[in-house]
Amino acid sequence: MASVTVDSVSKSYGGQPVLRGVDLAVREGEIAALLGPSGCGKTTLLRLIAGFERVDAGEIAIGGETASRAASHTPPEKRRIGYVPQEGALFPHLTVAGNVAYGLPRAERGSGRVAETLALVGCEALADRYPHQLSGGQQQRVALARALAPRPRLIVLDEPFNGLDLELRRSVCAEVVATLRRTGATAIIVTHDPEEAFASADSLAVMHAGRIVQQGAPRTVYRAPGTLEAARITGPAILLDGTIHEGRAETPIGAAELIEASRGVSGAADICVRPEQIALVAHGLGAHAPILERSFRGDHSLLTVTVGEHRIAVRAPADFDAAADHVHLAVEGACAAFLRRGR
Ligand SMILES: Nc1ncnc2c1ncn2[C@@H]1O[C@H](COP(=O)(O)OP(=O)(O)OP(=O)(O)O)[C@@H](O)[C@H]1O
Repeated sequence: MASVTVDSVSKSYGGQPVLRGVDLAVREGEIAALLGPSGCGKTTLLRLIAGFERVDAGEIAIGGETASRAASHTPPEKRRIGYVPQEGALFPHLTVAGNVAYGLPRAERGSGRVAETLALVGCEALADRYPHQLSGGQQQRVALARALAPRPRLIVLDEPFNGLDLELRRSVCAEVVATLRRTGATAIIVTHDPEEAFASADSLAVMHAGRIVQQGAPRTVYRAPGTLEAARITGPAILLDGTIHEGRAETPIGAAELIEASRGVSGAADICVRPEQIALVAHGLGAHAPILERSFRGDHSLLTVTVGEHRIAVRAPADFDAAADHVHLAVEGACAAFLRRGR
C-alpha cells in the first residue's frame, strides 16, 4: 500500500483551468474522501492520480516516488492503482469471473485469485453470472473486486454508489469501506454526498472550483470549516448575519461561542451554525422567533421560523404544541465565523 501526495497540481482543458494548484495528502492505509460539488474537478484529479491524463504543472507522488510532473509521466499500468469508475463499469459480455480476471496477469487468471477476491466482497456465488443478471449493489461489489484483484497499491473510486437508491447506497458504501479496511488498502473515494464522506473517510478533502479548500479529520472539518465554501459543502449550514467581538459572536439568535480559529478577529461576519446547534429554549431565555409553517415528519416536527431577516428550519418534538405561534431559540456550542470583507 502506498501514500499519495499531490503538490500544487494544475490542469487546463482548452485554456480553461480545471485544477488550480491542488494539494492533497493521503497516508498509507488511509481512506480519504474527496468531497465537492459537480464540476469542481474531482474526476479530473482522480484521472491525473491514476495517470490517464498528464499534469500541466505540479507533482504527484505515489509511495514516495514521483509519478506525474509536467516533464515526466509514469503510464497508468505501471502505477499499480485500482480504478473503480462511475456506474456502468463492468464489461457486459464477460461473466463476473471474467470481469475480475480481466485485470490479472495471464498466469494468475486460473490461480484461485479470482475466487479469493470474489469471496472478499461476498460475491463468490455470482461468478458465472453476467452483469445484467446482477443488482446495482452486486455490480458495485464486483467492480471493487475487479479493481482489488491485482493487489494494487492504491484504490481510487469515482462516485461508486451514484447509481444506487439511498437505502442501498448507505449499505453498499458501508460494505465497500469494510472491505477496503480488511485489505488495508489506501483509498480515495470521490463523492458529492457529505454523509457518505463522513461515514467512510479517515481524512476528508473538500474541493471547490479546482482547489482543495480544506483537508482534515471529518469531525474537524464539519465542526470547524475553514472557509464559507467548506461550510456549505460539508452539510447544511445556516449563515447568520452577526458580529465578532472579543472572541464571541453576536447573532440574531443571541450570543454564541466561537471555534478557536474564529476568535482572533472582530467585525461584521457570517456566523455558521449547523441545524442541530439551534435549540428550543424556555420563554424569556432566547430569541423570539415567530412560527411561519410547521410540518409533521414522523419522529419530529419541522418548524419554519423567522429571526430578523433569516428564515430557519428548526426541529421540534413530533407532538409540539399545536397552538404555539412562536418559539424561543438559542445557539448551542461553538460556531465558525467568516469576516465579511469590504462591507
Ligand atoms: N477531457 C475534458 N475536456 C474538456 N473539459 C473537461 C474534460 N474533462 C473535464 N472537463 C471539464 O472540467 C470540469 C471538471 O470536471 P470533472 O469531471 O473533473 O468534475 P467533477 O467534480 O468530477 O464533477 P461531477 O461530480 O459532475 O462528476 C468540468 O467543467 C468539465 O466540463
